[in-house]
Amino acid sequence: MSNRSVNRDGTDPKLNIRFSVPQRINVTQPTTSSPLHMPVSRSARKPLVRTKIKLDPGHSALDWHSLTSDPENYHSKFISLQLIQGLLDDPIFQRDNSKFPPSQLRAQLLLQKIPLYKMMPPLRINREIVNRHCQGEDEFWCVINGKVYDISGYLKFHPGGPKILLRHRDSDDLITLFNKYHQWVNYEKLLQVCFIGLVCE
Ligand code: HEM
Repeated sequence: MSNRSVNRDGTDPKLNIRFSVPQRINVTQPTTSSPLHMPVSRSARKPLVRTKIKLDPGHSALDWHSLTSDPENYHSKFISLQLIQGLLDDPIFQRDNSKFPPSQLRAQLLLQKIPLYKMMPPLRINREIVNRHCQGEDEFWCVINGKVYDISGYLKFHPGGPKILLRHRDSDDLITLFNKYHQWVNYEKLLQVCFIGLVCE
């Protein structure tokens, strides 16, 4: 019996047979411009995180719609006569709205009770007045696309929750944030009863 040593695979070491070591193959991903590139399907992208906010009972979109559709609710739930009285007495407001004769304005707003969103041209609201009325949940005036709204009544109906709005209450104009989350929402229609006037400096 021969003592000849053999390689593990049974070959003769003296034959000096070399086996090539398999090389690691670098597979490069096809670039997006390559015809081999597989388009990423929509569902494979990082999903948008949508946090569902639980609104209090009676604060659905439908509830908001029925509340705002009833003209009887305008002064009791959205723009109080007290708020209008405060505006009419404000010297800054008077200066900015000097085009309207003050007595006519009083008659229209306090006696005929014309809603602010029906005023033509709209009232001019100084940013200083907006800031004064932007203290928190109970009084939340804001500017969206140059329009001043008192959204205190809407806060609890906001499907994204009141907190996110309150957190950004110091924004000069909420339009950028608004568009970031839901450009498709028709805020002019939704907030019609909250409209006060056009912002001015
Ligand atoms: C004041 C005017 C605003 C109105 C009328 C309004 C209205 C709405 C409506 C109708 C929705 C539901 C949208 C949907 O499900 O398709 C919504 C959701 C939401 N809103 Fe607003 N919004 C306003 C302002 C804002 C602002 C300024 C922010 C951010 C600072 C914001 C953040 C959100 C968020 C995070 C959601 C939840 C989105 C989701 O479900 O993924 N909203 N809002």
